[in-house]
Amino acid sequence: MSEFVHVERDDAGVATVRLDRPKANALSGAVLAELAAAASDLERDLPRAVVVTGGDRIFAAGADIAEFDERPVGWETARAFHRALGAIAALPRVVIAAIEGYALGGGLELALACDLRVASSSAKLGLPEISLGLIPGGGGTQRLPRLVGLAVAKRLVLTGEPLTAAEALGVGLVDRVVEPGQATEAARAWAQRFASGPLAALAFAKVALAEGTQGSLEEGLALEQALFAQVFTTEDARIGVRSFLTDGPGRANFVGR
Ligand SMILES: CCCCCCCCCCCCC[C@H](O)CC(=O)SCCNC(=O)CCNC(=O)[C@H](O)C(C)(C)COP(=O)(O)OP(=O)(O)OC[C@H]1O[C@@H](n2cnc3c(N)ncnc32)[C@H](O)[C@@H]1OP(=O)(O)O
Repeated sequence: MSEFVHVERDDAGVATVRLDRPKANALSGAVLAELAAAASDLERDLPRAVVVTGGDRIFAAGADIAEFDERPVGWETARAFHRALGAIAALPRVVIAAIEGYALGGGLELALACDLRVASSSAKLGLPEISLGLIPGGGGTQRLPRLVGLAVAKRLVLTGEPLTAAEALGVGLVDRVVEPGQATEAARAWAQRFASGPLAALAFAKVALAEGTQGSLEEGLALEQALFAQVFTTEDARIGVRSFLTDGPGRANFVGR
């Protein structure tokens, strides 16, 4: 029974993972363990899309600093955090973070492990670890520069200063900005569109984008070619092509087959 991480599934096949640990959704060892269990549950019983959300005022304030005080973070704990976030990032489904309020440190690193981010206009996103005499330890120095570029990532990591939602939108850290209190609803609505989409093609696209950009251009193009050939063999491709030829663009029904 999870105390801090709750997973709800709706009729459209969207699973919502909600962090709920007073007072700041600080990511304690217990939260990490429940986050990892939730990721395993999603891997075992794949939804059609995923939303990750936090509190109304704080999405997640990062790792639990009080736990840091109790004992320095060991290599194994840091690896556990990486494994949990890596499992979320590797899900063959679109994962959308819904951010209200602060997404700081490990909280932003959790949002960076998602594919897309919806933030309320009052949200603040940053990596303040440097102010603690630390550096980001949950992938922030790796996923952030790959998303927004080295210059912006350097500024966030070295200054520890957060971006507003509007600034985050401007640099590509956030994909949509909505009114305060609307982030989860907007993320769910967006997720439902992906849930009714071509799940195989979406999964192949995630692999091409994540793995194809790790090596040389030639290696990435070779991976894309292999995945392009594979996606052609899927039922989704047959439905999508047939639908265009008979009904025109954007009419394919990938769910009700
Ligand atoms: C998944 C992790 C598992 C954990 C196990 C070990 C770690 C895993 C291995 C490596 C992972 C590294 C992850 C990451 O790279 C490292 C970090 O995240 S370091 C933490 C970075 N975050 C911060 O520095 C933010 C700190 N908080 C704030 O700046 C502010 O609280 C706020 C979020 C801007 C909100 O401000 P306010 O609205 O004014 O609210 P308060 O400040 O009064 O906070 C309310 C209440 O919550 C407590 N609190 C807030 N943040 C944390 C926190 N990160 N850890 C612990 N407690 C926190 C705060 O003390 C208040 O408590 P109260 O005083 O009311 O008792």
